[in-house]
Amino acid sequence: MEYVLEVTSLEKQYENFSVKNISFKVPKGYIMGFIGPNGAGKTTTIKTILGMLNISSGNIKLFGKDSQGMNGQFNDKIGIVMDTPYFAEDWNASDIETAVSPFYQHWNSETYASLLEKFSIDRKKKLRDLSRGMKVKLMVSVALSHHATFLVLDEPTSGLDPVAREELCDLLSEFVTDENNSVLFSTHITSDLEKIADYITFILNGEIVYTGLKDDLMENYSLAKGSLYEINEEQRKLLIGAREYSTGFEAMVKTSDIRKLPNELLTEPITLDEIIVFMNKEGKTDE
Ligand SMILES: Nc1ncnc2c1ncn2[C@@H]1O[C@H](COP(=O)(O)OP(=O)(O)OP(=O)(O)O)[C@@H](O)[C@H]1O
Repeated sequence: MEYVLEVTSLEKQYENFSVKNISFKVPKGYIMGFIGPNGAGKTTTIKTILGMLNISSGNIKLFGKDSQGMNGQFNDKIGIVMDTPYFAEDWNASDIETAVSPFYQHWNSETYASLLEKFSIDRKKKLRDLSRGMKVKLMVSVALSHHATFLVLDEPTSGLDPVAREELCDLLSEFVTDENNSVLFSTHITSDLEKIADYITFILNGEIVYTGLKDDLMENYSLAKGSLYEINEEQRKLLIGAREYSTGFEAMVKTSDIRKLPNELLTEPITLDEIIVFMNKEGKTDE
């Protein structure tokens, strides 16, 4: 398998926080969802990958090559969409094209024009007068107009309405129908990832707790509900991040542990959101 991004033992230390021993790979041709609660280290990791932050130690390979010290080499190949626009607020879509196109060897004005049309973005409207959804679509248009083969999106969907999110998800799915294209997509809206991601990397307190196929993650864990009276001390240890109520409990369990629990307990498939919540509550995985 070919990888568009390989992160190995990455560390970035701030005074009061660090990402530690971060290792994961984005396979070429697929969408990798990057998830974790607020402050887990997603943006820090993404910024180090993009060379916006220096790393303390570790190694980052982009397109099979060490990326440190190669500033600008991957500009054309990587399309970046961050949660806040990085363009001046009084620029319009045409100003943005004039400003950024010289930096890209393969800028395509026709592609840009057709994306603006597809997204109904008025070229003359200043950024400050565009809605949040329109701003995201504008950044996506820029990212897709210089023949990028790797899109990196950091929480682009927060604040977007369901229609705009659906459009963005469709666009990303369409993007990876070309097997040369890949996506790293950080978002808190995990239902979007349930629909379109092939792989998931999950970061918690600056450390990776899962990286692999989305389906494996979602099949490896289940939701269990019932009364605490129904389970013994040994079985309680199988509960991950249990929430207790006066009437019973709700917890995540390993799907392979279900057979060790009483039949009376209700077990059902789990969502990515629930996996984040229960793992965060537990503060660790038990892998
Ligand atoms: N420049 C900085 N200097 C010091 N600490 C920082 C800096 N930038 C981020 N941090 C800290 O690093 C931690 C991780 O932040 P980061 O933005 O990477 O998390 P995140 O997972 O992207 O969170 P969110 O989902 O809320 O965007 C936070 O505690 C944050 O306060």
